[in-house]
Amino acid sequence: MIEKKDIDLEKAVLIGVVTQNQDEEKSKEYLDELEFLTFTAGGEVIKRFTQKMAIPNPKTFIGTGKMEDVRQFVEANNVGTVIFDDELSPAQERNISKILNCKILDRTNLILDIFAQRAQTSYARTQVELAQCEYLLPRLKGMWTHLERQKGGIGMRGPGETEIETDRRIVRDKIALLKAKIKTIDKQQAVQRGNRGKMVRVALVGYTNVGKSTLMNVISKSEVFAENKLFATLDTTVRKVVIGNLPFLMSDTVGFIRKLPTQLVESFKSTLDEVREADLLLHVVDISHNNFEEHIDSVNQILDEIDSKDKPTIMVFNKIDAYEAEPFDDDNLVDERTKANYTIEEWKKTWMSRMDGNALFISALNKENMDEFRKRVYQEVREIHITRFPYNHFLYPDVEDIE
Ligand SMILES: Nc1nc2c(ncn2[C@@H]2O[C@H](COP(=O)(O)OP(=O)(O)OP(=O)(O)O)[C@@H](O)[C@H]2O)c(=O)[nH]1
Ligand SMILES: [Mg+2]
Repeated sequence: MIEKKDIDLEKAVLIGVVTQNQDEEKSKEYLDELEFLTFTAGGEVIKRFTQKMAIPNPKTFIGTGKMEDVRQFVEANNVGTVIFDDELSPAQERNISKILNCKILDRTNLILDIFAQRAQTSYARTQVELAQCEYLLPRLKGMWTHLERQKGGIGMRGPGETEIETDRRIVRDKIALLKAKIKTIDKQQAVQRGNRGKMVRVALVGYTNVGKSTLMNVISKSEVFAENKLFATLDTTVRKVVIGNLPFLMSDTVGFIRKLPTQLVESFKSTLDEVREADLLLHVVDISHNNFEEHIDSVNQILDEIDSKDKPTIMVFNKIDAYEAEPFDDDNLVDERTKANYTIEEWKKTWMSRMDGNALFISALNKENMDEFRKRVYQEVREIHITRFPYNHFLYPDVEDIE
């Protein structure tokens, strides 16, 4: 069974660059993530190519010599796909496909593809399709610019011209259709949200694969799909949760990622309404990941894009069971201790002071510190609840008295 699976995986090669603002280590980390994305999409990375350069080559992303190495490798090893760790311009894509005889993908493409594969509901599928069309439209234009320049003049309207117009019209019509479809579903969902009354709403947000769905399952005893791949969740799930008699709504939603394609943020705007309309955000972080602080920045950036940066937020550092500090030798008088050497306690101190106490450290998998989690969330939700319904705050005791 496993063997068969291995054969099915498509052979892929990754290409990244080392630049002034992206040193070797960063480049490696980004390629690690790209490899995980590739694996999620159903591919197997058999080689990585990186090149040091001031800026990526505007024509072919990497230099001509390096590209020749890639071409030879692709040919000799029967590689199906070459994946670039950035968004390629339409011109770059065109030039590269003239050189390499295989599928060319960029980061955006790959993420869109994963979303397309994983979209379960018609709502998610419609949103992904919209993002794909939005991605395609300017590229369609790019593909034909050489013809556009010949515009005007009697007899210059060749078949190419008509073709672009037809292609563009088809894609534009499709976009209009998809938008209309999303609007209809949005209306239904707005009604549903209205029916939920004024219950306090808490949203789980965070980088992809940090454990949002796992935490949702623990806290609401529900069965949301969780797995060790990227973008396991695309649709928002909302559950009623009760802590110490106090009912509130908790939503689990799509995870974020560095350089999440803008088309996706755009078309998933309605899915993200749940976040935008939340009273409280639980920003879940995978503290066992080397890059977790950068992940936090990426998430904050996207929260900013959807106008949700200034909401009350509790940072939830998950996977403390898997956290490993790099060992530091106390007798070492040469090197400074760095963040990589921090113990969980040190991280706690750092973030507690940075978040003014709004930080929790848990393991959703092992259910560690879940009592503290429940109490802290209860406290916060109660606060919001009694501001909203001042007359019935006596129903909900102080956190010390809850079970
Ligand atoms: N070691 C450890 N693993 C965890 C913990 N919580 C979740 N995981 C694992 O992390 C992986 C991702 O979990 P999910 O709950 O699917 O993560 P998510 O944030 O919902 O991911 P997306 O929906 O893809 O954005 C799964 O393999 C979980 O079993 C934890 O506390 N410790
Ligand atoms: Mg999930």
